Amino acid sequence: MTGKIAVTPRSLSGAGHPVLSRLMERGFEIVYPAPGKMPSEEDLLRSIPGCVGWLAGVEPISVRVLDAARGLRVISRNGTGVDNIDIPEAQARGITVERATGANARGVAELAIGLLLAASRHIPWSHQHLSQGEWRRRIGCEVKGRALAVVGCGAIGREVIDMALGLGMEVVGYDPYPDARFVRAGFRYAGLEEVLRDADAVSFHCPPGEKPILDEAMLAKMRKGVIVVNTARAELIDDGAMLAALESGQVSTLATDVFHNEPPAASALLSHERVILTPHAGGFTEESVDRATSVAVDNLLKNLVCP
Ligand SMILES: NC(=O)C1=CN([C@@H]2O[C@H](COP(=O)(O)OP(=O)(O)OC[C@H]3O[C@@H](n4cnc5c(N)ncnc54)[C@H](O)[C@@H]3O)[C@@H](O)[C@H]2O)C=CC1
Ligand SMILES: O=C(O)C(=O)COP(=O)(O)O
Repeated sequence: MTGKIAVTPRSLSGAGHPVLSRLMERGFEIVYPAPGKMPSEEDLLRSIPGCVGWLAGVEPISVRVLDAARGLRVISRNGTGVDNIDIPEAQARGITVERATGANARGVAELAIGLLLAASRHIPWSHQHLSQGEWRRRIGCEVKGRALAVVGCGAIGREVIDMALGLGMEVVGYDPYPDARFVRAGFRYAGLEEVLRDADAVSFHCPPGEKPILDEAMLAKMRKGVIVVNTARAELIDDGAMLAALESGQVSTLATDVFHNEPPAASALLSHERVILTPHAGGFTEESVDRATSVAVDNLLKNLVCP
């Protein structure tokens, strides 16, 4: 089979990627619905009909788009989160959804640890003041010996656990499907409340559910001054409750890579001096993009080309 394949991830729709040539060698034509940016629903409604494959990013994929996607056989994410896709609705239309499991795990985990250290040593705050000629110091804390809660112990969570153990942290993880084969000295699984209640820092690595995990009630149960790192999804945290917790000092720093809308609108939370921001860059390393794109192309070909 040949035909058109849409490519929409922000990391690929600007300059493409050498691995996409494998699709062209098989006779597929590549189309970019929204070069260099996240496509809107209108961009998708205009470009997806007529495509047999879709190498997709984190853009919302609405039922309207699925309805219009006549002839589409497979949506292949070049990452791991599929919360932007209504999988049962896709499957009901005969569309297979694939994900690049674990392909960007190292990139995201390194950013999460970077954010944890940036928060514990106030690196962005120090840089901001010093670059404006102000010599100010805010006392930090060492992570060695501190308790890290890892919520979601899949591909990314496990990389974070290993790095945090290497830093001498005590790591406790929560996962609704704990893996008995994942055994590490200094790591144990526990229930969600216990994990969060006893943490000096928490790092999220799970898909979002129906409700935020960090809401007012949960934040109130946590240690005062906890550091929160979110490289997973914005929906895991109640923004209003988080702002109040930052104001009261219940949370010392929120470091987040993810937003409800990307790019996000200005808000009191995002401009708070104890909030550290990165632009959904967890998986945006040369290595993670290479691996994730390669797996996503494999997953397209697996579904579109007979062996
Ligand atoms: N910032 C970024 O650039 C990136 C962010 N992500 C986010 O990170 C998340 C994790 O990615 P991976 O580790 O690759 O996925 P994964 O599928 O390997 O692991 C996810 C883990 O979360 C667990 N889980 C499911 N519901 C949970 C809950 N309510 N509480 C705690 N754990 C729960 C699962 O059992 C699984 O072990 C993705 O869902 C995505 O939202 C993923 C890649 C890049
Ligand atoms: O893999 C994921 O779930 C991600 O969040 C990666 O996002 P990106 O493809 O780097 O925009």
